[in-house]
This record gives sequence, C-alpha cells and structure tokens, in this order.
Amino acid sequence: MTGARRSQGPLLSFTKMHGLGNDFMVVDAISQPFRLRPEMIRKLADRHFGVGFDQLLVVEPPGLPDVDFRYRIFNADGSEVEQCGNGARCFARFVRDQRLTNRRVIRVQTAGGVIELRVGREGWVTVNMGVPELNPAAIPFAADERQVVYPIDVDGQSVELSAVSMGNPHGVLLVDDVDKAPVETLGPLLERHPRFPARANIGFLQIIDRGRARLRVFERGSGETLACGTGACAAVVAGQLRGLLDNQVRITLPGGDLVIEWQGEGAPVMMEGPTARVFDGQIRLPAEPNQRRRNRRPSGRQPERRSPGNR
Ligand SMILES: N[C@H](CCC[C@H](N)C(=O)O)C(=O)O
Repeated sequence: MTGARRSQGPLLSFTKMHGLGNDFMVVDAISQPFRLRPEMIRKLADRHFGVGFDQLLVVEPPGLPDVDFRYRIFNADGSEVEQCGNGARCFARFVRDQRLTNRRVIRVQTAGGVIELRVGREGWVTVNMGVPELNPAAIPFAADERQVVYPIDVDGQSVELSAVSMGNPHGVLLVDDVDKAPVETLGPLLERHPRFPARANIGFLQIIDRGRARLRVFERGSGETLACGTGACAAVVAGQLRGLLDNQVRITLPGGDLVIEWQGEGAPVMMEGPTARVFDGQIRLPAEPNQRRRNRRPSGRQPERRSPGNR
C-alpha cells in the first residue's frame, strides 16, 4: 500500500449531506467496496474525533431485479436500520450527482422494503415511503390489539402514544408546545421502552391546525435530530388516525419543513423536501486485523475491500 503506514487501511471517499439538518455521511460502495464494523461506524459518527453524522448511508448495487440500487442505513450508534426518509432524498441526489444514474425516478431497495424517489428541481425530492404498518406485532410494539392510541407507563407516569412503522418503528405523542416537550427526558426512556422490542424513534407532535404541525423527534440510535423524515410521516399518520389532520400536512421540524401526504389506510405516505451537499472528503480507515498481517508481508496481495454488507 504505497504511501500509507503499514498499519493503515484504505482511503474512503465520502460526501457530507443533510436533509433539513439531519446529516449524513454518504459513501459510494459500488466503486469503492469496503467493510465497516459497528465500532468503526460509531467512531466515524463522532463529531469531534470522526466525520460526524446522524446516519451513514451506503450505496450498493441492487440486490433485486427492477430496482436501481440498494441503500443501507446505519445510525450513529452503529446499528443498521430499515429506513431513513431524509436520507432517501439525499441518496437520490447523490447517485445522480455522482453520475451513478441519470434517472429522475429511482427505485431503491432498503432493509425496510423498496421505495421510489422522484428527483425534482433545486435538490427537492419526493419519496414514496410506502404504506405505514399499524399492526402492533409488525411495528414491533407490544399490545394485545391494534389501537389508535396506547396508554404506556414511563418515568412513573402514564402517557398516550400512537405506534406506527414506516419500515422503522415510531412512537408519536401529542404535546401542546414542542418547545416545552420532554424530549430529553421521555425521548430516551421511550426509545428503549420494553414495549418497543426493537427500540423506536419517538416523535413529539404539536398540532397547529388541520394542515400544519410542529414536530421534534428523538431518534433511535442517534438522539434528537434537527429533522426526521420517517418521523414526519409517522406523525401525519398518527394525527390523521386521531382525526386531527387532513391528507396533506406541512410539518415544521427544528431544521425546516417537510410536506407529507397520506390518503388514508392502505395508501402510501408521500414525503417531499430539500437536500443539501455540504462537502466531499476522504478519510483513511484503520487496517483490518487480517490486513495488518498482510501489510507486514513484503509483497502482500492488496486486501479485499468489501462494503459493510458483506460481513
Ligand atoms: N433513527 C432511525 C433511522 C433514521 C431515520 C431518520 N433520520 C429519517 O429521516 O427518517 C431509526 O433508527 O429507525
């Protein structure tokens, strides 16, 4: 490995992006396959010692017919997750900017299912986020039967929340004022509540009128973020099921606005919002243990580099 100390791994190129301040490290693993373990993802996510991000987004070749890419999502804590709404928009912009596709309608395979992205003007992207899942067992959320609102005991009190999956699990609580919502206290307690066996993203929803709402989200695996796309979708579903919101809603998050549309049960949730590229960068990964051994050999074969998926 020319130029690198023997104990060092490959240089990894990435692009830093965000959707309303929900920020991402986006990596093309098609042209640079690599392997990342959870502890390395956590180091890269660190805002002082690493790149710093809410989620790592990995672009891989499609694993299914009739889709254009596979898109993998890792939270800052290294956990792999099923879906990321803001990330999906940034993904669509990235693959076009990198000339990995020239399509404006892109079908993408995620761990939570196949989604369709439509690239508009000035970096705006519309995403068909799929049909929300409301059956508790599939969310997953522990409950005897499906309800619009579930009482749940947390921190010595009983609160009412809705449970929705957008491919990833969400709990949604109504609050009078998001600025005074107990995000720091109830967010982490509900994220890890035993009734959410896969943990959950927790949304605090303030209804303004039938077409507008404010939302803060304590995200599973990343803490409170400036915006959460799947959280905005889950909040509109919860608000409609409670009879408080119309089909099209402007959701205002700390990082900005998303437009969410849902025509009701059985229909997909549509999300529209902006994307932004911040900078391109490179970071040198530490050598894999077995790579260190190969590096020590005078004429070692270049180590095989594979994306995180090929564990
Ligand atoms: N923290 C989420 C993944 C990222 C979702 C969020 N960034 C979005 O825009 O949907 C989870 O563990 O399910």
